[in-house]
Amino acid sequence: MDGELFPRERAVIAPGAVHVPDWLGAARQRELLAACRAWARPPAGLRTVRTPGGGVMTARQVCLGLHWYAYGYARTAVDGDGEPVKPMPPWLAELGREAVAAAYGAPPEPGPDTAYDIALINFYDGDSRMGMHRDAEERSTAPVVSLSLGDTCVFRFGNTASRGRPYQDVELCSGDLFVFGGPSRPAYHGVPKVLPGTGPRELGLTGRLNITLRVGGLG
Ligand SMILES: O=C(O)CCC(=O)C(=O)O
Ligand SMILES: [Fe+2]
Repeated sequence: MDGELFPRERAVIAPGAVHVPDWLGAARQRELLAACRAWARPPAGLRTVRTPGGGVMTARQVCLGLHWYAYGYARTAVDGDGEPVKPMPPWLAELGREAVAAAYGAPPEPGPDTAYDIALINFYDGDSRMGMHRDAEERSTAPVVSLSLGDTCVFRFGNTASRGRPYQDVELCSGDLFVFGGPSRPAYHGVPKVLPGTGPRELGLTGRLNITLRVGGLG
């Protein structure tokens, strides 16, 4: 972000969990936002996610490649309009590989079932947040790639044993990359707070978007 007193630097938050500030330049952020707006439209567009316990997630979501629901993956928007999920574009899968290379200094191992084939896009407005959870519906152990656009949030990165402490709070700003793999892949994480009005004005987004890229390993 412009106007920082000190440049924010790449930080290893836990083994396999790396924060790369400002990974996406302004042009890339604009392109990604335009793509998210198109994906959010029906069919199989942005929806409110309900949990089996009767809860409602405050962040609304759209999926690509496979449709995530609480708690599994499907080929159609089973908890939405029932339409087929939109495909994962090859350029977004490639961005996932580039992100892993940027975070770890080496590209992911090639091989079967290593392509980023799922994207979950969460839109946070008002006081949307996300409780502590693990990304556990994938069968692959490939790192999760997280890209943020718009308002800054507090991203809470915890441990693999419980939702509680120890955890670290990291501010994710527009354009930031966060990758969690290896021993950190099963770590609990969440978004306790979004800071309204903190996104880059020229992006033209009210609220926050987060895109996670995942390898399903679901054949
Ligand atoms: O919004 C974020 O930064 C995290 C999103 C997340 O944890 C998820 O989609 O599973
Ligand atoms: Fe998650």
